[in-house]
Amino acid sequence: MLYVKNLHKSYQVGATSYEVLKGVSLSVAQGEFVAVMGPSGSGKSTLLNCISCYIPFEEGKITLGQKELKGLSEDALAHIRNEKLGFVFQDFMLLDGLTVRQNILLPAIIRGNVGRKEETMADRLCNLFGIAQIAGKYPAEISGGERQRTAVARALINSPLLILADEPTGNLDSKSSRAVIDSFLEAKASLKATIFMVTHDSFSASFCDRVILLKDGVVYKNMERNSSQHAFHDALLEELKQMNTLEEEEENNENLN
Ligand SMILES: Nc1ncnc2c1ncn2[C@@H]1O[C@H](COP(=O)(O)OP(=O)(O)OP(=O)(O)O)[C@@H](O)[C@H]1O
Repeated sequence: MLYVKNLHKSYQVGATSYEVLKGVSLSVAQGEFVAVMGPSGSGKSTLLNCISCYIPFEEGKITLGQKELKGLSEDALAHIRNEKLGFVFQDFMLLDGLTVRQNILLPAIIRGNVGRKEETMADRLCNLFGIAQIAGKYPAEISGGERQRTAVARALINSPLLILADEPTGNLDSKSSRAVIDSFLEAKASLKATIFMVTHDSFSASFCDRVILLKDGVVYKNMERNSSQHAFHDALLEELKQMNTLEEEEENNENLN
């Protein structure tokens, strides 16, 4: 469904070019719920932004539902963003002047396409995520968890190929975080949604089918969940600890040299 092959991305700062992604390769299958974790600065948001068609990359290949992104025009990329991708951001990005239901319908409104099908889908999503009773309320009148569930519903309104989530639980307490993860699990189970989530939160990641660990701009490890969520969480914590220790050792060695 999503293929990333040998992706390279550099940022130009003044006269210097910094390579952030140094040959990332990964794939995500239809219906999979995948998390990307890694130390700060390892390139997680950069990777997400490349897949989101927001920033160009120099080398490599990204294929989304058989369509290769490189070389597409701005219009074609905007079309993919609107029609093929659903976004969930850390700070919700709900519009204060619209109700929950109107916010959910927003991508369809932008697409100029709100008919019976979209209205029915909005109702289905409200029921699925337990927000039907607050559908007429405004974002300021609902809790953080409800706002985020609204954001997940909005990401699903156009039935996207892929949902991209950037730290969706970053601003939430553990109860609200769990509600968001449950929404993703519900979307996966009921709508066969495919979800690609960048997170620092190992607890949230432990509910995923797979966790990709990024380090220094490359995939360091792919961890498949083939045990209970609890056991997977323990395994993740252990792996992250080892990765951080390794990083500290590498930094110390660099300082010595
Ligand atoms: N627009 C930019 N111009 C220059 N450098 C950038 C730009 N965006 C990011 N960087 C640098 O690229 C590196 C990777 O950034 P990125 O945001 O992808 O990391 P991250 O893994 O998402 O980090 P975090 O976990 O802290 O959010 C960092 O060193 C960052 O300072």
